[in-house]
Amino acid sequence: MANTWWELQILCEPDLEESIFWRLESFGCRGTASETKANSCLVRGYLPQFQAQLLDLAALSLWLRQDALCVGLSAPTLHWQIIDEEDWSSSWKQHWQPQEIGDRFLINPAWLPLPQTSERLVIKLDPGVAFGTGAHATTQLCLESLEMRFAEVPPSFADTNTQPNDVVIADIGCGSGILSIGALLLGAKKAYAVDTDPLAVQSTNSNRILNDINAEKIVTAQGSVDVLAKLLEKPVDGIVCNILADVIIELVPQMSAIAKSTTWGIFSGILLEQSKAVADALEKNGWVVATLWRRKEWCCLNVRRS
Ligand SMILES: C[S@@+](CC[C@H](N)C(=O)[O-])C[C@H]1O[C@@H](n2cnc3c(N)ncnc32)[C@H](O)[C@@H]1O
Repeated sequence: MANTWWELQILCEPDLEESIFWRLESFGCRGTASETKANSCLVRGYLPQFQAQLLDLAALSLWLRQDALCVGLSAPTLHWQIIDEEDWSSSWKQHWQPQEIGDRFLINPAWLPLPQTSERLVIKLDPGVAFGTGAHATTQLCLESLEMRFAEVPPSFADTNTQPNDVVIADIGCGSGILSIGALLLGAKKAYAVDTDPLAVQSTNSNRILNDINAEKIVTAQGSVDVLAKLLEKPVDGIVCNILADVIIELVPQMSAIAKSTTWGIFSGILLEQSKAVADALEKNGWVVATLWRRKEWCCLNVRRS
């Protein structure tokens, strides 16, 4: 674990928030948060100090400027400072607030009290350095798609012997484990969650415990679909995968191999302009793209096997 961190503060026009999140994520930021400041938005990103030199930060500043100018918005300002581990966790935690997602979910930071009255399914989270606080559009699109998928369960399972509470899912690129936990709260029986980042696997395990979910209900492993395939006794009923388009395209054949004729899939982390390439790869491997959900420049494909 890093001892010192860069804290990046970007003051921007609100319409730039999503693209800045995306830039920060590709730059290697491990935690992001945003708050409204008068008519502007202040986005903070954190990354281990050893991961970036001053020159890298200068390049990031240039990219942010170019991104803004490309869409006709004024260039954001980027400030950075070095903070230590303790300050990193406390400053980031200060800015992350409970958030309702879709019609059913409430994401509650682990260090805040639970709401007294809420009809929502509460996901308690402390993502640590893993991705998946629910603040990002790509995660929200997945949670909303899961909601719809589970709301639809009776008709879509009418042609199979699978009951809603028999659903087993694969969560590829699990990050904080937010999607596995969400699926279980919606009624899934079990999730297999994998991530190439060991810190993400650790985070999924601790969030599983935080949400009082038994270890046999969320099986975690470090790695990707190849590792997950070895853990499975039979094909899964659903796949959620919120990684970037290029990675999804590469993984489609392996994901298809863990599917059966009734399996559904939720693929996110895809920029709008990349959706055709991902849809083509899916269709080539026997998937039918049923819907494309869009939020700002991101989209999420809801697909089924037949
Ligand atoms: C955008 S985050 C998604 C986290 C969480 N599932 C969510 O929806 O918020 C993508 C995650 O995929 C992981 N990842 C990247 N490439 C991967 C691969 N080839 N196989 C499995 N995980 C991968 C990253 O480490 C990261 O934790």
